[in-house]
Amino acid sequence: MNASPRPHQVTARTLSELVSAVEGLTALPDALSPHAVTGVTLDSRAVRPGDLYAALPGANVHGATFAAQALDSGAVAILTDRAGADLIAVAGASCPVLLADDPRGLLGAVAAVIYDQPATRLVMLGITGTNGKTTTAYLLESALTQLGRTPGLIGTIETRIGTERVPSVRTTPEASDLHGLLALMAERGCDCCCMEVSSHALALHRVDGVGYDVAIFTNLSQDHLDFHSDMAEYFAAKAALFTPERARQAVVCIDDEWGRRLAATAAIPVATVANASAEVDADWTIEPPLDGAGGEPDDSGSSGGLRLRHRDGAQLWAAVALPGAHNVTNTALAAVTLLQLGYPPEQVAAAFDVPAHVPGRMQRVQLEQSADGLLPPQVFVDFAHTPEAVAATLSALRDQQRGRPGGPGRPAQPGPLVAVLGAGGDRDPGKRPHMGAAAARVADIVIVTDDNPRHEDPVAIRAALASGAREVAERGAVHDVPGRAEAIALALWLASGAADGSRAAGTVAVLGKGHETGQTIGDVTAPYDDASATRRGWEQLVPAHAAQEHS
Ligand SMILES: CC(=O)N[C@H]1[C@@H](OP(=O)(O)OP(=O)(O)OC[C@H]2O[C@@H](n3ccc(=O)[nH]c3=O)[C@H](O)[C@@H]2O)O[C@H](CO)[C@@H](O)[C@@H]1O[C@H](C)C(=O)N[C@@H](C)C(=O)N[C@H](CCC(=O)O)C(=O)O
Ligand SMILES: Nc1ncnc2c1ncn2[C@@H]1O[C@H](COP(=O)(O)OP(=O)(O)OP(=O)(O)O)[C@@H](O)[C@H]1O
Ligand SMILES: N[C@H](CCC[C@H](N)C(=O)O)C(=O)O
Repeated sequence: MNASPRPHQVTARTLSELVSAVEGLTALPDALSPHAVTGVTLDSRAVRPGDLYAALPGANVHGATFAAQALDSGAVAILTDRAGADLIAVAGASCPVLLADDPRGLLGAVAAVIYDQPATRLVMLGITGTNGKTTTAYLLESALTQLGRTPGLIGTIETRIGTERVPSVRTTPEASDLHGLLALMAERGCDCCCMEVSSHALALHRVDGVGYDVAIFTNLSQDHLDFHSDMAEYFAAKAALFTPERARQAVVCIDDEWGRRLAATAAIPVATVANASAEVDADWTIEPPLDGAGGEPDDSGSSGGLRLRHRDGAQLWAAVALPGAHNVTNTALAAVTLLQLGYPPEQVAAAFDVPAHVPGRMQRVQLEQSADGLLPPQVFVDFAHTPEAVAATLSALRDQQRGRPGGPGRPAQPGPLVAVLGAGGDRDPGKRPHMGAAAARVADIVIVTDDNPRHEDPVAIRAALASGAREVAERGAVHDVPGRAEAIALALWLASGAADGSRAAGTVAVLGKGHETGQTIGDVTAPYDDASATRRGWEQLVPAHAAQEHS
């Protein structure tokens, strides 16, 4: 397992100090020994000497089951609930025990004390929403760097602490790891942190003990209804970030109804942002792109520029390096966040001149033209794994295709737009037919395939995607292809063009896995990534095509 990095300079805290600092924490008799803690974790496998081990009740097992392992690894005390204390007593383990009715609910406060309130040493930016968290975090990180700051970053792909990059296990780390990471960032000279805050994190107390300088809301649409009972509960989890206990001010996109509800009810100051097309009254309006600038990606992938207008008439122009109208919105949210932090508009605009790179989001995979005249399609790997994201990404690519015909060296009609689409197992099953339908509404050809099946039957997942796609009246072909590499190979073939002009090359969107470097089947994750599978698929297609031509 990946142990989260920790700070090196930690002041030891006695158990009495912890008990007096955190309300709701008590100590079992004789627990207030002179022992002092220098770290904290909720995973017995990550315990370091001097740690407090938080033995939490879970959906699968009680963490107190692993008390002996934690003590063997050097834990000096255990934080748990009454059931955990009983398990420890029955097992005959002897150690100081700190008790709480809901230990997960106190873990953030405890970790903040142990690591000396690290969030107060950084300007904290927290981004939540169904889609766009990662992208907005990277955009902010890049812009803050241009503004001379030293940002850390925490999110789905990785944690960045100075030059160190640690692959992520989850979007938002558990509270015990989070405070350690923030302390390490401060220790290494970071002065701010751009982080994604998932709804799981808010519901599971992962960001407790962190106060955000700005909380940012991108949008809300269907996802995670395996964890949240319905959209209202999902929204309520996100809305918890926009309270005085957690954030000083907010930047909220009000393109959707959830954003409008959030802006209307948040008890902190809110700056609202909306696209002009949403026809709502926002503090900052994203104006439609001028001819040839903004919204529609060009061949290089750039979206051109962003025009923001404040209700008082002030304007801001900024470059948008990432393709698609959704990335214009993400850039606008990042820009308004910087304005809210007090940066002058000219500096904010200039901060976006250097393009940010977000791995696995509209990532172009370059393929070579074959000697025998097979033209490669344009291929984009993207992390779209919700209906809205599938629609946003494919629409951006369709817009790009529409902009392509007739240009120098371009065919009058582009080839087909082919979507390769899977959905993860052990995740919201209700979103699958909607993802299939979203793809079929835009793409000419939909190929449903496997994502991370985890513990589910991949045949059933694909069937759910395909059923949604087939319900779309105006649609093209829908193929069901087991095996992601096989599905990509078929897509490449269907979207390839012929150099003699008899067939134009099209576009392939490989959706759902983005930056991921493995595929999880059951409990096993095997190395896999879409970009490599695409290159391999093309390399194999070219000789196969040549053999066919010459046979
Ligand atoms: C629903 C959920 O998020 N559950 C998390 C929760 O699980 P749990 O409380 O049921 O834990 P459990 O498996 O019963 O184990 C109980 C305790 O024993 C401990 N343990 C367990 C085994 C062991 O050997 N030693 C040990 O100490 C565990 O650390 C845990 O504290 O606590 C565990 C310990 O940290 C997490 O691994 C687990 O995340 C699961 C695996 C997960 O996949 N979560 C995903 C869905 C998630 O959080 N996703 C969001 C992304 C959302 C987005 O896309 O926007 C995220 O922020 O990543
Ligand atoms: N503002 C947006 N509106 C709609 N779709 C978006 C937006 N931003 C990104 N997307 C789509 O969502 C996908 C995921 O984007 P991103 O990784 O930035 O979101 P995320 O919220 O971090 O997702 P996750 O939490 O699941 O990792 C992108 O690949 C793109 O298809
Ligand atoms: N953070 C998201 C990522 C989904 C990515 C997709 N490839 C999958 O495995 O479902 C989740 O855990 O639901």
